[in-house]
Amino acid sequence: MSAVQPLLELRQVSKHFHGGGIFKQGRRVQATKAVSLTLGAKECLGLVGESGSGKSTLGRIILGIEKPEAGEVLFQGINLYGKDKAAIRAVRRDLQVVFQDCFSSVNPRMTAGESIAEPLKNFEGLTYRQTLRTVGELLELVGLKAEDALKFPHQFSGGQLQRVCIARAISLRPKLIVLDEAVSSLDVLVQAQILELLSALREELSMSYVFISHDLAAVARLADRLAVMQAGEIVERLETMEDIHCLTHPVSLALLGAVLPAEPVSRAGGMDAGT
Ligand SMILES: Nc1ncnc2c1ncn2[C@@H]1O[C@H](COP(=O)(O)OP(=O)(O)OP(=O)(O)O)[C@@H](O)[C@H]1O
Repeated sequence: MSAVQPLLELRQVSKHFHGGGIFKQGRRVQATKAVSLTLGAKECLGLVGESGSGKSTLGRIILGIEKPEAGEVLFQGINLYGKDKAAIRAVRRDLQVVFQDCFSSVNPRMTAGESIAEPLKNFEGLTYRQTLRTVGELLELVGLKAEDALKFPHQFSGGQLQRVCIARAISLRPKLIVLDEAVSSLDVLVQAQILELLSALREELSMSYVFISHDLAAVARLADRLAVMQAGEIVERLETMEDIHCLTHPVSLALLGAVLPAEPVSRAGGMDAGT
């Protein structure tokens, strides 16, 4: 019997940039260097590392929007940078993203309902009435009210607007969401609530996450597995977050040092929609 195909597989993915600015002219930055990883269905991989270690570049590569110069990215067995454009378009809807800055992720002139309806319009071809009902259901799923569809971004708090962005990301019932520092700009309490929401949604919708963060404590609340990056490379991995105290690489220890020794990271946390 053949082995189960992973949802996502990166094979030896490399990407470099040429630095800009008058002092950096021509400087080559290796943003990711021969990165290989796999992610199964319903798994959450935490991707941590210092600033500039290549996390977001890897996230964009996974999303199919930053072509690597070497290596392959297979999503549901389809090479996201291959020649089969029809197959790539077919799997694209299963691949979504939530960014850190929810205010710049949405059009300030569009209501929450219009923002959430965009992917539905592009991929689903629903009637106006069906779209309205689906948007209301999605808002309720993320802990908001159906009537919030009529509000504009400036009428939400940061936590509420991040819920709107999550509603948009799950609107097509994707198989994988890249969460790029998705809770980093929120205060600690709201962060815990959004992490709890993401955890519940993952269960309910059977999704996988790549959770990019510099905050190991946040990652430990959501992730099943961990990859630690430094200078474009994965320098340490954990197959289970239970082993978080077994990390040995200096970068991992520095990130762990920001969490400990106060107390071990707990997965507990309340879920409250009033953010
Ligand atoms: N478009 C670009 N042009 C030039 N250099 C880039 C570009 N994007 C990223 N880099 C460089 O690649 C390296 C990795 O950047 P990346 O944003 O992936 O790191 P990161 O770990 O996500 O950092 P942060 O946590 O600060 O967002 C950095 O040195 C960055 O300056």
